[in-house]
Amino acid sequence: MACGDDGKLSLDSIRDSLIRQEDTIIFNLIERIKFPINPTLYKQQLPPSNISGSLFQYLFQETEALQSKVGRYLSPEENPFFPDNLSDSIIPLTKCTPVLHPAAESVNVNEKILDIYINQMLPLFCTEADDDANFATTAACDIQLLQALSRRIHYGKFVAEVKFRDSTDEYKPFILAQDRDALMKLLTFEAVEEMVKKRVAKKAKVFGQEVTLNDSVEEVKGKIDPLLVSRLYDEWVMPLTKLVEVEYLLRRLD
Ligand SMILES: O=C(O)C(=O)C[C@]1(C(=O)O)C=C[C@@H](O)C=C1
Repeated sequence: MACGDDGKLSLDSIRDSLIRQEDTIIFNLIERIKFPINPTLYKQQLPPSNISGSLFQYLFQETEALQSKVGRYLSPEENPFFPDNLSDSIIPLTKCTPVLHPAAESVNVNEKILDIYINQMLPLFCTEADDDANFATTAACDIQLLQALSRRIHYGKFVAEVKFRDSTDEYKPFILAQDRDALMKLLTFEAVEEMVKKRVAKKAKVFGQEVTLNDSVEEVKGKIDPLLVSRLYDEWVMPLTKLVEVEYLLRRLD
């Protein structure tokens, strides 16, 4: 959502953005799985290193701190993984009417995303579990991918806002009653979810195919398993997006 796009806010335009973000996530996944898991990256550092936490945490925190100086977290689309570690932006905040309710700032599920990423996603997608010692490059891929996943999942705030504006009378009683289950039911579109799962599997097949100049070459295994990408969306991306939507709506009338 660019600054000043409030007037263009519609479920179709938000869904178009989610579709475009699928490309970013799948390309970043393909990049990350070139490397093995590299477990050393995520282990707590032992002395003599003077880093607290893991190498990955150190790189990610420093990256966020640097990016915050040039205004990354002034954007309502961006949610930090380490909010306590940020610096003030040297770029002034652009004055535009906020699209989201101010309570949006308190919705952040990045801790969950990070936990799922390290403990469930990496073992599922990376074929090799060992170290190849490419720690800095691997972490750079992790950070890009996690930021893309986080942006997509927290886009749930915009989805929820547009649904609330379009159907305020339907949402309001459930918000007043703080009824999570009813809100979840109201914002769920199963047919849309089925389309998303099919589309991301198709994109994974197309983006992951080997491109050769020899037309007679038999089809080779792609760089990424389309079924795993569909599963990623089914088990984590869409459920977390819906969690963000519910959390945002529960606070929408504060
Ligand atoms: O498109 C929507 O209506 C959304 O809320 C987004 C989304 C998704 O994460 O892709 C989540 C919930 C719906 O059931 C369908 C799709």
